[in-house]
Amino acid sequence: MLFRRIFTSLTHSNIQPPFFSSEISSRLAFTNAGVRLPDLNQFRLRFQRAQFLSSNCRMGDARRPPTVPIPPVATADKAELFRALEAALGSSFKADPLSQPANPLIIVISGPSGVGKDAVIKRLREVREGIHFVVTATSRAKRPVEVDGKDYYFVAKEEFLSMVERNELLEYALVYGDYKGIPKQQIREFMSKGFDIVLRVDIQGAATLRSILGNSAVFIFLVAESELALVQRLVDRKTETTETLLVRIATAREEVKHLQDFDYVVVNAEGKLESAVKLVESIIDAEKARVRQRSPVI
Ligand SMILES: Nc1ncnc2c1ncn2[C@@H]1O[C@H](COP(=O)(O)OP(=O)(O)OP(=O)(O)O)[C@@H](O)[C@H]1O
Repeated sequence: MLFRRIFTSLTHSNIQPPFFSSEISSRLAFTNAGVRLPDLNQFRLRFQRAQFLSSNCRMGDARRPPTVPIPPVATADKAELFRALEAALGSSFKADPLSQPANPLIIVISGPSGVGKDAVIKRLREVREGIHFVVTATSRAKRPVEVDGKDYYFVAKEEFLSMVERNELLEYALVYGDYKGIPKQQIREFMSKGFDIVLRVDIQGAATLRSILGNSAVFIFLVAESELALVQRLVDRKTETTETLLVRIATAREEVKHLQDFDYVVVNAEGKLESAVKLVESIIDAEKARVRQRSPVI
């Protein structure tokens, strides 16, 4: 196996050790099916006697290079074996990572009202490090369970419109009579620290973000397992009046039609929050392993 490797390496490299004669080279002809190996037995003895050039010397150099015989793999001292292999290959083995660190991601999580966006993101933050959830600014009144600066930045309508004027928001929209917008500064700050960014937006916001960020961000659409399950969840949440309930359900019916504009769909089924969060994590992991990384610029 070692011989096979070395022969293959040598035929790919510029190294021409003395024993590596035209006789051998001609036997190492390449075919479409791959490398055709020479009769190794025939050359084994010559190979074992062969002396390789060290990395900083070339054939024809007046100063003869130090020679390093390759010890048998089964019994060799590892350091000695590595030195010999490096000398044979003409350069030392590098410990540098073979892939670049992944870029920070912008992950846009969207879906109909009541599908569980907040619940999924809350759990994701508990189980995964290195994620910054961007706190959205809103002119909506705070619900009793919500915390200012954690769930949203609750601001007066006038203040929100001033932020728009100062171009401080990546996107904003009027949702059910209230403004919601994403502060740019938070994204810049945390991306520069290497954090992945999670944005929670409604479908309308996701469409706007897609037009701004294109494919530089990852778009995830969260759905319930059925419309019935979604209605059940909204009713159980006890935050809706009859009117807002009707609007949210009618809107949800329209929103599902926008599924095609997203990169991934995640089902957040009743009692299966953990599975939904795991799938979101898997998507993030897969995105981190992409050869062509997304490169968002805000
Ligand atoms: N997998 C699940 N199983 C059961 N209940 C869930 C699940 N996911 C979320 N819920 C519950 O459903 C309700 C709605 O969830 P949540 O508030 O997270 O939805 P949302 O998409 O953020 O809604 P909105 O857009 O209106 O703010 C909450 O009471 C939440 O605890």
